[in-house]
Amino acid sequence: MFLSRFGERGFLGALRLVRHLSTAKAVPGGSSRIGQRFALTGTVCSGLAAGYYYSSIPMVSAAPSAAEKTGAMQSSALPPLPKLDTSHSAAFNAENTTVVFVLGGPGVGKGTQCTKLVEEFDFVHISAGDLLRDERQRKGSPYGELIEHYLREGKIVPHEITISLILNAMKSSSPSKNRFLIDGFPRNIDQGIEFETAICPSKMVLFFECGEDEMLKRLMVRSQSSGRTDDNVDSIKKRFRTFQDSTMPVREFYSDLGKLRAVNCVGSVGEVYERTKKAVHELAEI
Ligand SMILES: Nc1ncnc2c1ncn2[C@@H]1O[C@H](COP(=O)(O)OP(=O)(O)O)[C@@H](O)[C@H]1O
Ligand SMILES: O=c1ccn([C@@H]2O[C@H](COP(=O)(O)OP(=O)(O)O)[C@@H](O)[C@H]2O)c(=O)[nH]1
Repeated sequence: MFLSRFGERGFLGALRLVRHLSTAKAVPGGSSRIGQRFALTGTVCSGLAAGYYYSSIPMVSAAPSAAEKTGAMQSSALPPLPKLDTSHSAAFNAENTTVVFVLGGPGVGKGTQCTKLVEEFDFVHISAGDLLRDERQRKGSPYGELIEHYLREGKIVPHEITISLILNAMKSSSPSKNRFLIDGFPRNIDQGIEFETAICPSKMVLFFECGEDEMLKRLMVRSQSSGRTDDNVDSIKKRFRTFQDSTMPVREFYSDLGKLRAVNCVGSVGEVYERTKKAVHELAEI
């Protein structure tokens, strides 16, 4: 099923995951073969990650990966990307770190719900999109132009950049905080595998859902005050397409691992939050 749905690339991704996580524990209640055999929850990621993580931004190095060469920019236009630093062990230990990925279509309400979760629970909210927008604005950043281009086109920024930014944000909150909501990430399966291998396994994936018409409505309201260069109809259409093509497969991937908690986002913010809380309460640490 997995192969037919995702093709060779998805299958290879799963193989990579299995290879990296071959000592992981079984998922209680996991629904698929992958889910039953491998869970990223509760395992010591430092050993599994075979000792590497991303150096901090900004950094010099390395050519972009093949996948990124097919992105929105010509590879010749890409500045050097942050590179894997293989001299360190994984950054976070999954035994005392809770990573929850927060996904859903553009404008579904991810950020809104994360803000409410932070008010009630001891989470650090890390929005991948916000980090990218901040980096785009940062004076002297070699990635500003590149990020602006990908955001406007609704495409996925090379993961080396995004993961480096997320890692920096996590490190600046730890060790005093050890529960993270990683909002708007991973945008595709490869990013998820890369993060879980190099940084820390996730414990849960909250996946917020409502129809495109509603998301569009919410984005058009947000566009009146957000100042975001991608909150316009042209960029929104492209973002919807990227979401369907790249991020929806992430849903099934984590569903197979038994970690997905889908949340219906039709209704008021308060109603959606009640559903969100129910899902989050399943985390042992809460
Ligand atoms: N349940 C809801 N009903 C109506 N509007 C909502 C709801 N949740 C969020 N919004 C609004 O929709 C817009 C997009 O929400 P946001 O949290 O920024 O989405 P995302 O982080 O998924 O892009 C914001 O203007 C927000 O105030
Ligand atoms: O891991 C990520 C997260 C975001 N983005 C980019 O940032 C944009 C905005 O993402 P965000 O989550 O802030 O907003 P949403 O699309 O959910 O409204 C996306 O369209 C992508 O171009 C990305 O490339 N990688």
